[in-house]
Amino acid sequence: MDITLIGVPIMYGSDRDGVQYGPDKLRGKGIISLITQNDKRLYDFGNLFVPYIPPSDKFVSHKKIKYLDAIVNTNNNLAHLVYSSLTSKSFPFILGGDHSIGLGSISGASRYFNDLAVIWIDAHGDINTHETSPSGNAHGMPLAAAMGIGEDSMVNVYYKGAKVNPDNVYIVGARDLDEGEIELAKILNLNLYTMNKVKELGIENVAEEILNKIITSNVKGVHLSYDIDVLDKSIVPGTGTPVENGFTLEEGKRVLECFLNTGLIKSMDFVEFNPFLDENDITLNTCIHLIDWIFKVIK
Ligand SMILES: NC(=[NH2+])NCCC[C@H](N)C(=O)O
Ligand SMILES: [Mn+2]
Ligand SMILES: [Mn+2]
Repeated sequence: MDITLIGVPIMYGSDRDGVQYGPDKLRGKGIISLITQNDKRLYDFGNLFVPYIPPSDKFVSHKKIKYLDAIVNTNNNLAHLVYSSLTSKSFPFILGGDHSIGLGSISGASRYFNDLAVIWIDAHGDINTHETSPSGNAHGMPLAAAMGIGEDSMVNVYYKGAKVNPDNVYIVGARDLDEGEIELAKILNLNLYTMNKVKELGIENVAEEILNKIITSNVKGVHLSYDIDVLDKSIVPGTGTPVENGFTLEEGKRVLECFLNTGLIKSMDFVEFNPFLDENDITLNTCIHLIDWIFKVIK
């Protein structure tokens, strides 16, 4: 199996310094050899260029979305790398950076597959728009934009219009949703598996239900977006918006395995590790453990 590694050193979507150093911190801890040890051929595309915008200019491009232009441009570039990688039959593994990059990944994957499903594993829904966001942080908006909802330039990243049909979106592990997100999930009748629901049904059953729905739809490829804050705060203190009552490390691994061992996942994000917020390398070690696991179980 061929893997394309794409680092996206961006913090504009979270507005918290440090998350842009995630890719280099993980590279420094040896993820390249972890990936290749697991019998994969790796094409390391390095880190994507992210332009410097001074904090004083964060609201220059939009008054309710911080650093909008830089986020849109970076996602546009990311989308093309993801698309190019898929075209050459190589699995894009996208390392954040904050979760605003989920938009670029989905955009690239959806151009390749047309009918794409998205599994969004996260403590959050990331389905805010500039109108519902309590923070103005774009990492709370990428999934809405990918469904065609929100600010124009975000919705039209890479190519015009929606990238994924809401029926093909699956949110897993959410336990911190904003009011507007809850409302949108209802309106769209989204496949929302909150953490409560996952704990009630069991990870395996949730995965089976999702996979069945995907297999019986006309979806051609699945993008998996893994925000490390789905894990419990105690094992990922180094993330910008940690939430309690998350997955244990074992649960975080199981959910990855259930999806990655099916062969249906064709691209993946791994986001929101912020080395500046880490405590005694707890989060770094969690990430390293998970990345090793990802390339052991992926098919
Ligand atoms: N990818 C993330 N960590 N997103 C956190 C979003 C937090 C909050 N819902 C917001 O929109 O500001
Ligand atoms: Mn997220
Ligand atoms: Mn999150």
